[in-house]
Amino acid sequence: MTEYKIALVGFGGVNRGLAQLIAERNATWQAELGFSLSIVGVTDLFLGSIIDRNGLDASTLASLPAAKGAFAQLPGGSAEAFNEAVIKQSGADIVAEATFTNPVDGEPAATFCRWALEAGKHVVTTNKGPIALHGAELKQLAKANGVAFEYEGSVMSGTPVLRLANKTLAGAEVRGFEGILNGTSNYVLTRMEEGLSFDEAVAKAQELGYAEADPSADVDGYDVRLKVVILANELLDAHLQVSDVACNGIRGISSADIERVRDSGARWKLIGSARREDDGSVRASVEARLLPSWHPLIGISGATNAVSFETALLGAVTVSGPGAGRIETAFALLSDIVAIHASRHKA
Ligand SMILES: NC(=O)c1ccc[n+]([C@@H]2O[C@H](COP(=O)([O-])OP(=O)(O)OC[C@H]3O[C@@H](n4cnc5c(N)ncnc54)[C@H](O)[C@@H]3O)[C@@H](O)[C@H]2O)c1
Ligand SMILES: N[C@@H](CCO)C(=O)O
Repeated sequence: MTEYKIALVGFGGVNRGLAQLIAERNATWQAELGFSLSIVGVTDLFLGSIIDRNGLDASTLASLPAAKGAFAQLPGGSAEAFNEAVIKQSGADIVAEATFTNPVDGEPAATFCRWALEAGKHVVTTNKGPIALHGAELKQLAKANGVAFEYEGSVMSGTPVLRLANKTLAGAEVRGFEGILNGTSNYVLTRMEEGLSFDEAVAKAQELGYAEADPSADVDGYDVRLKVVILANELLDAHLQVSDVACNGIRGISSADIERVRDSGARWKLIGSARREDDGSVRASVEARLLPSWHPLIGISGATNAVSFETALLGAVTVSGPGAGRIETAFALLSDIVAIHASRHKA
C-alpha cells in the first residue's frame, strides 16, 4: 500500500479542505484509490508552520482555529511561516501549493513551486498565478527533475476540464472555447438578479469562500483572464501572455441594467473566450456579455461554471460544474494526486 507524504503550503480554505478530506476519507482512499496521504508539514503566512515527518493528525489540523500564529498552539509548531523548511525539509513527496493567487507576477507561489520541483517533489496547485505566468518554465523544471506538476483546480475548481479536454478530446481538434469561468462574479450576477446589491453579493461570495483574497480579481475579470491564458495555452498551444487578453469585468453592470433585460430572458454573464483564427493566431478576451435566452450558457447560475469547447469533430462540447468552493477545490488537488499515482503505477 502506498502512502504519500504531503506538505501543505497556504492553509486557507482549499488546503484546510484537503486536510478535512484526509481526516474523513484516508481509509476509503486506501481501499479505492490504492494510496493514503500523510501530512508531514503545513505552513501559512498568517497561522505559522509545523513539521512532523511521522505525520500530523489531519483532523486536529482541519479544526485549528483561524487565529494568527495558531500553529504555535500545537506541539512542535511555530507562529512563524517557515515555508522553505516545510517545502524542502519535511520529507514530503508531494507539495500542495494553495497560497494567494498573485495575478501580476505569480509570486511567491511560483518560487514555492520551483523550490519543491528542484527538490524532486511533485507539485499540485490550485493557484492560477504560477501557471498563467510561469507555466512553461515550471513544466520544464518538473520534467527535468522527473516529477509531476499538476494544476487541475486552477480552472473550474474540482470540475474536470484541463485533464478531460487534454486527454479525452485529443484528436477532436479543439478550435476555441467560451466559458463562465469565475464562480464569484457569476454568483454576484445571480444574486443581483434576485435583488441583492453588488456589495452585498460580493460579501456573500467572500463568506462562502468563493472570492479571491482581493475580490476585485473576480469582479474585474483578472481571475478569468488567468484562466483563459491557462486554457488557451494548454488546449490551443497559444503561447499567450496575460497582457495579450483584453479584460473587462462586471463592475459596470448595475441592478438597473439587470432589471432592464429581465423580461426578455437575456442575462448578463462574464465570459472568457479564446479562438484560433484562420491565420493561426489565437484571439482571447474577457468581457461581460448580454447572452440571449437561447444561449447554451444562459442557465449557468450561482458559483457554477461552464465551458463550451468548439471542436472540429464533435461540434460544441460543454462541461459544467462547481467553479469554486473549499471542498470542491480540495477535490481538484486529490484528482491531481490520483493522476500522479496512476502515472507512477503504469503497467
Ligand atoms: N477557494 C476557491 O474556490 C478556489 C478555487 C480555485 C482556485 N483557488 C485558488 O487556490 C488558492 C487558495 O485558495 P483559498 O480559497 O484557500 O485561499 P485563502 O485566501 O483562503 O487561503 C490562502 C492562504 O494562503 C496563505 N498565504 C498567503 N501568502 C502566503 C505566503 N507567502 N506564504 C505562506 N502562506 C501564504 C494565507 O495566509 C491564506 O491562509 C488561491 O490561489 C486561489 O486562487 C481557490
Ligand atoms: N475566486 C475564484 C476561485 C476559483 O478560481 C472564483 O470565484 O471562481
